[in-house]
Amino acid sequence: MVGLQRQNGAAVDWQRLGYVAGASAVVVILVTELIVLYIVRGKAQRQKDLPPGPQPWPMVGNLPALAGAMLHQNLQQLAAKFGPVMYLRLGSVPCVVVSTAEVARALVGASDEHLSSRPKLLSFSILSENRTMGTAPSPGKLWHSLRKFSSSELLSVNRVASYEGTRREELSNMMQVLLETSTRGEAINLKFWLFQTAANLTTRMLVNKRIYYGNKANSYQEEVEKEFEQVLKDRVHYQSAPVISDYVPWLRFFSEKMQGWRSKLEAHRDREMSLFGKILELDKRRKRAAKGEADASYIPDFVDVMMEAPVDNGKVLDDKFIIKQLIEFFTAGVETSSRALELAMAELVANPEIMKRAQEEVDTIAGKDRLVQESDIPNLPFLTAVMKETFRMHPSLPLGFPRESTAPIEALGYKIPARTGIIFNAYAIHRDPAVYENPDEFNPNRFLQQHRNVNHLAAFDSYELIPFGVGRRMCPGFNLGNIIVLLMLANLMHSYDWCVPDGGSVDPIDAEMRGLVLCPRNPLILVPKHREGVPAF
Ligand code: HEM
Repeated sequence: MVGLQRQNGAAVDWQRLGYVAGASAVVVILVTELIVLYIVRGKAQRQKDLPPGPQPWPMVGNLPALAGAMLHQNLQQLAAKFGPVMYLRLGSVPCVVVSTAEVARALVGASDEHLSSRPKLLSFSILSENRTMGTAPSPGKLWHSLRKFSSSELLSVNRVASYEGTRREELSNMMQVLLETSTRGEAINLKFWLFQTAANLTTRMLVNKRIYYGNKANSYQEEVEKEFEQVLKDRVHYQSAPVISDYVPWLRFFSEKMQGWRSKLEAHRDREMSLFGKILELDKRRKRAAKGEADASYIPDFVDVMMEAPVDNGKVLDDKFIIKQLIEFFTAGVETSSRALELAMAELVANPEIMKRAQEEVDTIAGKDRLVQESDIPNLPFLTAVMKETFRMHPSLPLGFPRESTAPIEALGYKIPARTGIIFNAYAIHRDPAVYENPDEFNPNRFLQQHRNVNHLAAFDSYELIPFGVGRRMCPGFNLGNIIVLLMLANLMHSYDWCVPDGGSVDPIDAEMRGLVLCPRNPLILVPKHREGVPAF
């Protein structure tokens, strides 16, 4: 064997050692050269009409400043130094970070159509073909028709209202599961119950199926339950995978092959396609539709309608794409709403006087002999303010969903080039001291007084509260998401008192980004105590 000798009984691979020494020398020379470049040429390279920002390092740009789970806070701190419109370089990709409502309003007002594209990330192309509603680069024909179709068939105010009975049934079902825990006097990891309930509310609407059956699940259902949870958790991770070649394209071979991102993403795609293939049962639906009148008792659901809709340039969508679009809806709806609820509950437990006031309001409106219904929500201004305050302090997607400009934009005295990443830092926007007094304090009252007109459901209006994003790419599921969180929160308040086991306390401020989603760092473990006289389901 070439270059292999024995020394004191140990094998020495001289050829390998030679490679290592050579590679180390190259790295040292490269790093030295880069530091020199950084010092000598750094500021000189900067275009004058770009927004201000920290000096980028060669090759990696400002990526090192953004590493870690507190990315939203790192960007907020950088913005405090460089201003509300800040220019960064992520590898070789230029990026503008927006950190105040005023700047967001000016940019969207000046150029919404040029800010409404998504970048072509490796994860988007493998998991979603860069074609689903959330990942389509520019709002083209398919995007428009998918958005129109899902709004009219699923997400419009009227459609969402038409599923009220389904949500009531599903919520009551999951409240029974909660009662079993509370009767045993046990503490509960609230995250799981919230995730499972949000999942059932969503899947019942989309595919007329529940995923979680509590103690009644058979072994097949248990398997689906576990897989559903894991697949959605992994989807959040993989969708925002830190693939270095998305930012430094010439490192494609290294990140896709050597780090294995391509094969990891493909493996995840195959896993989620297999699970959702089983859940959606498109072939079975097709056979049922072919039988026509014979199965008159069957009521078509959203997926049946989607399979027949000519949304792809006059043609129906292919099966694989339908599954991918549905996976996007499930992830977008379930992860965001359950995490927002977890943080709302954490804030309420940490602020017992606010919890008490919310309970009093709910008692006054719903009485003590029925569950809270959706028709009660307009009469629950304090609870609505609690939810707005949670969205303000803990937006589920603190940095929104990736955006990219499609044309040069001139605004606020700067020139932002085409193909620049745009980050709306909702976390920083929501904690701007120039807008919100004591922004780090949980104070729902602000949305009943000074900020009572702020409407977080408006795409082109209330930029000071943007949990659902802004402009034409704003979340299309905002009605549904808003109803789900308010309905669940109202009933959790109404039917239970909540406390931390063993007299402990909750620190809701302790939240970090996992993928793009904001999550409490520690699981929220609470003891539910059923409130006397109030129905539990
Ligand atoms: C509390 C619940 C929810 C929150 C906080 C939330 C938040 C968001 C945010 C911040 C965006 C990015 C918008 C932008 O780029 O400006 C988004 C996009 C999206 N959301 Fe939601 N969402 C929620 C519920 C839902 C639901 C229930 C669905 C559907 C079932 C949904 C489907 C989508 C889709 C498809 C997109 C991509 C839209 C596009 O690119 O055109 N979301 N959501």
